[in-house]
Amino acid sequence: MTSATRPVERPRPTPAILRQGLSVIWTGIKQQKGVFAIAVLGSALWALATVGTAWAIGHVTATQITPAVTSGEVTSGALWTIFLVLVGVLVGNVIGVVLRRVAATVAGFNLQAAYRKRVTRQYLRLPLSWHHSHPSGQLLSNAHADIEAAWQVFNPLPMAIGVIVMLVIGGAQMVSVDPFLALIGFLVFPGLFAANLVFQRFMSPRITRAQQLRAEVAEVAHESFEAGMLVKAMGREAEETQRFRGVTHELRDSLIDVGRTRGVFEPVIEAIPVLGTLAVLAVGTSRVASGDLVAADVVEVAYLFSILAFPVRALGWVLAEIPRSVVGYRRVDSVLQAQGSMEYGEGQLSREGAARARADHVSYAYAEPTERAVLGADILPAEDTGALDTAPVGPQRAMAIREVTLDVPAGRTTALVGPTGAGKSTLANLVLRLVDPDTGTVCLDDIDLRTVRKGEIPDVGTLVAQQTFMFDDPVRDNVTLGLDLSDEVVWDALRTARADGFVSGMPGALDAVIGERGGNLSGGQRQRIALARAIVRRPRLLVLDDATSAVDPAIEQAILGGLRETKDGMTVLVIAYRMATIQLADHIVYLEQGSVVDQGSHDELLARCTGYGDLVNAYAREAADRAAVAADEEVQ
Ligand SMILES: Nc1ncnc2c1ncn2[C@@H]1O[C@H](COP(=O)(O)OP(=O)(O)OP(=O)(O)O)[C@@H](O)[C@H]1O
Repeated sequence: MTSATRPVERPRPTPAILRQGLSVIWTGIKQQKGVFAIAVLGSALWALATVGTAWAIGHVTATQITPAVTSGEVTSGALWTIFLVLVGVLVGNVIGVVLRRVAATVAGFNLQAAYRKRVTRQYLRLPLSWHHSHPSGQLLSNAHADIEAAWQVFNPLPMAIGVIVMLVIGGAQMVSVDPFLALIGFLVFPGLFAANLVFQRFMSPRITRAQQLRAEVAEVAHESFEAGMLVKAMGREAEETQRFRGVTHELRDSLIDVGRTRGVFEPVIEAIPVLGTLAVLAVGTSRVASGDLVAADVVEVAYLFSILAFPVRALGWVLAEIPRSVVGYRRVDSVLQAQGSMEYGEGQLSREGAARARADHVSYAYAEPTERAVLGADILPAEDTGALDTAPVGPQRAMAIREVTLDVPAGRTTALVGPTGAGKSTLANLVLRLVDPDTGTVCLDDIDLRTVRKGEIPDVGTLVAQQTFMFDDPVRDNVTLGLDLSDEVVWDALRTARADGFVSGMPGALDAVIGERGGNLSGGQRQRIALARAIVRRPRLLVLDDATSAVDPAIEQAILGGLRETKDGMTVLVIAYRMATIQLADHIVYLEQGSVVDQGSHDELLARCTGYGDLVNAYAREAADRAAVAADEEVQ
């Protein structure tokens, strides 16, 4: 059971991380200048309106309310003044909040979308060899959680900037009202900020843990659904339920821990400004009594305390987000900076007739999964890195193909035969330039594949693998994959793949939706649709990597026979595991441990190659056993 979704780690804030975090933020700001400027403008307006509210309350208290209380009369003019002043600051506040929130959200999501596009484009650009060393769970995490983590900081950022404006103006306002009351503010607000930092320090690992467990619950659930058949067939329901229960309970405990920590800290944090307000009232009352201040001054400062208390926490949110943002950004950036794109030339391949493929002294080794070493681990405290995936980085590379020289003649069927792990699939990938050889050359029509233009090879050669992907779309779309082809052409391909019979029997025929991953079809039917998908492109070279394993042998024979007769001519390179398939081939290449041991016709190899003889005899015995079992079942 894998750990596909790795959560984003959250190291502790240090000056170095803070510096890197500010650099990430600056990178984001540069890319969203306009929107971010609107967010900051909105935030500044909100800040001004918020501290303006305190001023307005102080002002109307001094000029309208106190005289009204003293005289015992309220004029309509006074009421209108109070109303207009308060509505004025309120409208400013609302406009500021709307601008700040909307623009901050737009900037954050714009960045996420832009980076998702860049990462996805990069995934498509990077060669298969890069993908071999990067597990799909990591790619998913890069494209989703890491990008989200990198730019989440843009949510509280504009507010935090507004808070700075607010604190400066609020501080000046307090000093102008009364330095003694201001002194209380200068003690309370840094205290509030520090308490918030401590709170974030306690909360961060707990929230990270909860995030991680959420991902694990989702992953276990996903695996259980995916492996539903296996779980039932193996009678593992109880163990699977237990596994799910275990991780669910862990998540529950972790969330309770988050709630408990929040429950302890929040009342304390909320009490700090209340205590500050009490201190303001206590000091203020004595100063009003001594005649140094009027009541309106005390009301103004007390109100300032109440309105500044909550926004000050935004600074803490930004600081708390920064480490996560740094780690997320580094991981995303490592994908964007990844080297290893394929070089292309200007060469063109003919679109006519069957293609000839050649490999000349080709060797290929798979890269070790080096990239699994944690990206961003260098910025994590030593004790935090233990929990992360730190697969060793090894210089050894597993040789899959060694010095292979091979000729796949045009218009013929060539079979690649060999025991498991002999390198057949790797060789097939090399022939279609899904990977580049480390040494040697691979040619189509005597043109080195490295020198041809991008997009040429898929137009000429097509691979059909054993595991095929089907979209939850109609048959037609699964065959054309977006090409503008007539139904007649689609039916032709289905006929060659011997899929026309069952497709015409489906409700809607070409319009029949085949379900998620082709769930409405049998394995053999899925393989035949995949074959039709390849055939409809009229490839000059068709590579079948165990592509008919789930197809009945008689139908397989008919398909391969049909392919030989295609009118435009087609070269077929087939990785064969069945005696019948092997016998259909004009030429057979026998591989062992990445090397070509022998090649020739079936009879020639049978006569002189012991390994080949043993293998095909084993295939023949297996076929005979299967036929005997089938015959038995028929008799019963
Ligand atoms: N993505 C990969 N990363 C690392 N090593 C790999 C990878 N794919 C294949 N290999 C290794 O390369 C060697 C050749 O594998 P390949 O899949 O080409 O063999 P094969 O002959 O097609 O095997 P099979 O008949 O079982 O499909 C094997 O030793 C295999 O373990």
